[in-house]
Amino acid sequence: MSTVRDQTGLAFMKWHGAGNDFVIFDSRGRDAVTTEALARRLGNRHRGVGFDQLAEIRDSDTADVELDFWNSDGSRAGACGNATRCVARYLFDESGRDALTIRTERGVLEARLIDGDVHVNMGQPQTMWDEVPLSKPMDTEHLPLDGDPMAVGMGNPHAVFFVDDVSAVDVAERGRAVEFDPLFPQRTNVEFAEVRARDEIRMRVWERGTGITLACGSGACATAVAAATRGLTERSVRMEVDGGWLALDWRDDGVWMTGPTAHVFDAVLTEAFLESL
Ligand SMILES: N[C@@H](CCC[C@H](N)C(=O)O)C(=O)O
Repeated sequence: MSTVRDQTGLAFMKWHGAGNDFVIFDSRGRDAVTTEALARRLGNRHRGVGFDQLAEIRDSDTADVELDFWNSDGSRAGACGNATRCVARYLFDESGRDALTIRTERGVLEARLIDGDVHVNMGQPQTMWDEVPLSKPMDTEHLPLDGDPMAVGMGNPHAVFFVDDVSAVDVAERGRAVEFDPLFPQRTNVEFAEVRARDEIRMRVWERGTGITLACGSGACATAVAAATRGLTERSVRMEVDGGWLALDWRDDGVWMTGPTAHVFDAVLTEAFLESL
């Protein structure tokens, strides 16, 4: 019997940020529990719990905590902005602190609690073709695809399309096609953005490894960066996503994001479920 799979099963939390929903394991002080098989089964909304991403909190020597992310198809994600905000909220509530650091695959991110809102610095965008990554050298500001998207890395790949009417886009059909386009050796997240004003964007998203979601934090950051780079907006914008609103501010030290977080419930995976994997 492992230290985490005891007779009471495996505890987890369910959170969401603007409708982007997460299963979160707090694995501080114990071995990590997530495997690809666990993520894939748990991510199934009929045979598991259902989530857009699974996040596992771990001890860190170089930050307050470390965070690992999985998509619902069992693949790993290098970044997840909304889960990072939810975990920061959980840790702020637990500790009473108002600043902390979180190590993710792309480095140490800073989170701050300001007037009750959680702000996370998602770092500087990656704009070189091999950072995104793309399959060969090219201009990341204008990819050779219908719709003239821009590629932006936020620790994970994004392709941002600007459209006149986002409600008219078939996000599932176009998103799936772009996710698997050979331009993206690690597949990609896909955002469709309608610029409403110099400080406001409406965005819908197709997430790599998950599909349509109600929000995507790193996708919101990538969209804000693409819009500002193309001169369509200022560097500080409000963004309406299907699940609510996010605020993005691309500063000299990185892209800061804030938005809502909600702790939905706590529960325990049964031994029978864990044994069936
Ligand atoms: N929902 C996330 C992004 C999730 C990761 C993505 N599907 C990937 O594979 O890169 C967010 O809030 O950033």
